Amino acid sequence: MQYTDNITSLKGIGEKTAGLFHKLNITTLYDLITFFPRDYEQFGERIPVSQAAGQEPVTLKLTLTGDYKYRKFASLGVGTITAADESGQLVITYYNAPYLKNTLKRGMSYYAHGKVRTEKNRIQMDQPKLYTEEQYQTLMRFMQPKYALTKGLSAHMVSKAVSMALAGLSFAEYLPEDIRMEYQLSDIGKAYRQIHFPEDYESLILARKRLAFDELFSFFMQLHRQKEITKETPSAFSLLETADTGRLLEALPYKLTKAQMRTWQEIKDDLTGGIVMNRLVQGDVGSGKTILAFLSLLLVAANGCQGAMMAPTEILARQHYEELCHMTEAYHLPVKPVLLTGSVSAAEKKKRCAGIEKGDYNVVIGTSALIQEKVVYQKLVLVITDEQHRFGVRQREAFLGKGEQAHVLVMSATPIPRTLAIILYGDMHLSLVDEKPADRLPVKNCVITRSDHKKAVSFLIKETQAGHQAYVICPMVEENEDMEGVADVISYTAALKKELPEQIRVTYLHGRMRPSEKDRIMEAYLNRNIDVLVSTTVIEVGINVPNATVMMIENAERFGLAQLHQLRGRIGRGAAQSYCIFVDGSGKDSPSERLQVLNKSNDGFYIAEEDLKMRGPGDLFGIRQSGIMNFKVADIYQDSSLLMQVRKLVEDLLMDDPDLTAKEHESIRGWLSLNFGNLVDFRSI
Ligand SMILES: Nc1ncnc2c1ncn2[C@@H]1O[C@H](COP(=O)(O)OP(=O)(O)OP(=O)(O)O)[C@@H](O)[C@H]1O
Repeated sequence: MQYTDNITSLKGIGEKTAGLFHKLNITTLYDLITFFPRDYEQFGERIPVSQAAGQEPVTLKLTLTGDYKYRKFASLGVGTITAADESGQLVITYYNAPYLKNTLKRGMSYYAHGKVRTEKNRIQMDQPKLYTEEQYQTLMRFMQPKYALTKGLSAHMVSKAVSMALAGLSFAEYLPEDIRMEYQLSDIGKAYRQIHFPEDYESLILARKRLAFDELFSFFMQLHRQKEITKETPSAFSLLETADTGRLLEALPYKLTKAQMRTWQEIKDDLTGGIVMNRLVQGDVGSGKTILAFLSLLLVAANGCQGAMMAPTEILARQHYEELCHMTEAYHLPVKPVLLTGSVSAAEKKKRCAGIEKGDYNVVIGTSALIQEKVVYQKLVLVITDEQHRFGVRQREAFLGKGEQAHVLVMSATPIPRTLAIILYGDMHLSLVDEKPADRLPVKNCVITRSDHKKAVSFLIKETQAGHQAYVICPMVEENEDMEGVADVISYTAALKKELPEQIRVTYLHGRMRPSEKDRIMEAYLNRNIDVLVSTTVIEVGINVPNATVMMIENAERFGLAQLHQLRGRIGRGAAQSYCIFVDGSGKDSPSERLQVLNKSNDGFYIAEEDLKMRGPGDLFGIRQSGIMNFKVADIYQDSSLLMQVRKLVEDLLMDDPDLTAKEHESIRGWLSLNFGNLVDFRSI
């Protein structure tokens, strides 16, 4: 039997059953044995009926004391039979199972497994599974796997198929003995057997560790190979540094921070170095990444080529576009920018696309409209994605495909914990903008409960009357009966208007508004025609209004810490002191511990680490939805130290033997070729 054999080679799996397995993406025996259980069931010792009622499933040893009675109520058939042990009796119920009349007979004994409840003083057991003594003894010896099934495919069918595959395959160990010893890894065949049918908890842990190791090992091997490829790809465009970028830097009303200067130098070296750039610029909120993107676009434009920048929201794209237009005009830059977003009319879009194709524009800024098939670039040399992880995998691939080996610059304001950064951006060079402009004062924070609402509003009035602006964030757009106690933008605005003096101008903003309406409001806020903006998290990413100095976040307990930090990043962007008020709306007397993390720190990296610890990686930054965490067993939080160890091991191995040609590494090479197809394609992350 081979890993690559079709599952139909197993006895009892015909075309029809194979079709059901296909629904779970299982075609080969390898797919089958890597279809890991989602949980396990431990069958324990049996207990007496008198102690059985409760939430957990239990096992009872019962003798049937009556006959099976079957009655129909409309379309529901209900079958009951009485049973007892030495401590008491109960009634067993099955639904729509008339045929059990022939099997369940008075006097028979079974081990019954299921949940027991008490109803009107009667003890009831619904649809228990029945086993003979011998069957139950076998079950008790192993933890039983639970699989994520599909209709028509039972747990028993999957377990049986897995057992057959495990028995038929010969698992050749590919890891050299010294590595297995060093990392205390069990044998590969044993690991597969024990992950499906563990003898006990310890064996399961060991199996899991071995399989997580294998997954991470393949991942880093592939990552390393990709890094090598990226490192060596020569760029088809030779760009030269022109005087324009220096001129812009001279003309700006501020001097770049040291971190900005260092990053700009790194980008410049990449762009003019003859090799395709693949760089991630990571900087905390408000650290000044946009100007670095503009300098890069300017360099490309000054070389007669095109650059494009994709932002995750319409508002943000427009903001970047307007800022670039402003700079182009003010400093006479050789830039011809164009905006391409979903809300541009079809006729106008056609016109702009024609201009892009002809080369009338050399900088294109937009949302995902930039990568629609119709857009053809004349000479796209640089692609910049802002807040990359918000884009879907396919979108990013399409964007890259628009240019021929274009330089890639990714800007991220999300401070990503180290382990996660390695997974997400392991193949990229990293620039850290780890310094904020010198004129910034750290945001002052406080966490309050709703009982302090009046005080918070007085503060809002004081700040707005001093000429500053404020944001109030609510989790919901409009009132919802099912979400009592959760603030919504629409009712909150109405209530706030009543609380504030008339001259303070309050407006709301949310994601369900028309794009043109959202733009109009943002524009008005930017131009100081609105004092308080009540909004959902649509303003979370990138919006830059330096005059806004207060943010009040209602129901802060409902947001993740990293997201709250992003929201708070909308203030503290100018020279004035800013304040963030987190309102814990959970109704508890004192605010939650979790929010104190934000109270204590303004450091995005620290907050992201804390968030990761509290929530696990899958919930962070919507990564689960975007399909980035494709590991089946490994968990980058739980296995973070293993992850670091494996990364080091792979680096050392490849340093000594880059092509894995040494005799002792032959088996690793063979195994990797089997696995690469199943791994995360990190180029597309
Ligand atoms: N070196 C600097 N000195 C002073 N102000 C600066 C400096 N660099 C950028 N700025 C200004 O700081 C503000 C924030 O910059 P920018 O919008 O680029 O932040 P960002 O890093 O993109 O943050 P976010 O990810 O939160 O959007 C802008 O108004 C920008 O003009």
